Amino acid sequence: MDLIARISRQFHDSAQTKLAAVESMAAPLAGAIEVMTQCLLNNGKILACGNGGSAADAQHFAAELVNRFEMERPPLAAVALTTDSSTLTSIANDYDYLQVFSKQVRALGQAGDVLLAISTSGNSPNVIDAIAAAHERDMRVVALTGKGGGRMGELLHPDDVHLCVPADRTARIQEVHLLALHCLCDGIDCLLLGVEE
Ligand SMILES: O=C(CO)[C@@H](O)[C@H](O)[C@H](O)[C@H](O)COP(=O)(O)O
Ligand SMILES: [Zn+2]
Repeated sequence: MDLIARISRQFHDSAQTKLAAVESMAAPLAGAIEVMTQCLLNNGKILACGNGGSAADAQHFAAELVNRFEMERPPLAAVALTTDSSTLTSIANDYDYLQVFSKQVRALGQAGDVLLAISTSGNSPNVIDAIAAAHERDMRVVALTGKGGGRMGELLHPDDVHLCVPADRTARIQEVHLLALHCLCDGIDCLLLGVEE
């Protein structure tokens, strides 16, 4: 096994997947930045959810809004729905894992808030259930997906934003998701601080 060749292939695949995604993702990313910034300026908040690596992404994004990204600015309202083990385990234990995010959306979400729903397949049932709960609460959804968008792509409303990575391999999709999340952080900071370039 030539590990160096294998690693080199992964780096090249990752870079190519990112470059290939610019064309289809730049415009919806700009739309998502507008939606999220407007939500925050109207005193709304962003709730983020996902499973596995996407749970880590939800937390990563919320931390960058609440604390900071690259520029100095006031803290912004974002909550990852993946972090409270008591809430997660009690919902999964008493009801169903399906509801671990949707119950939190119903508890915390208000009209004008945004749900950031992350799933590489677009098919995670608990993320889909969270989208339904967000729509009930008159929240807009920003969906980060891949593999064609799955069920999530079909369930979005016209004023939601679909950020679908044009790739089929979970790891590569996650790598583009992280880049997309950093684009969201950067864009929100630029709009809030009036940065021109
Ligand atoms: O990070 C990885 C794979 O790279 C895994 O933990 C992965 O996130 C989990 O299998 C998730 O449950 C996959 O869910 P999803 O992306 O299809 O919604
Ligand atoms: Zn992973």
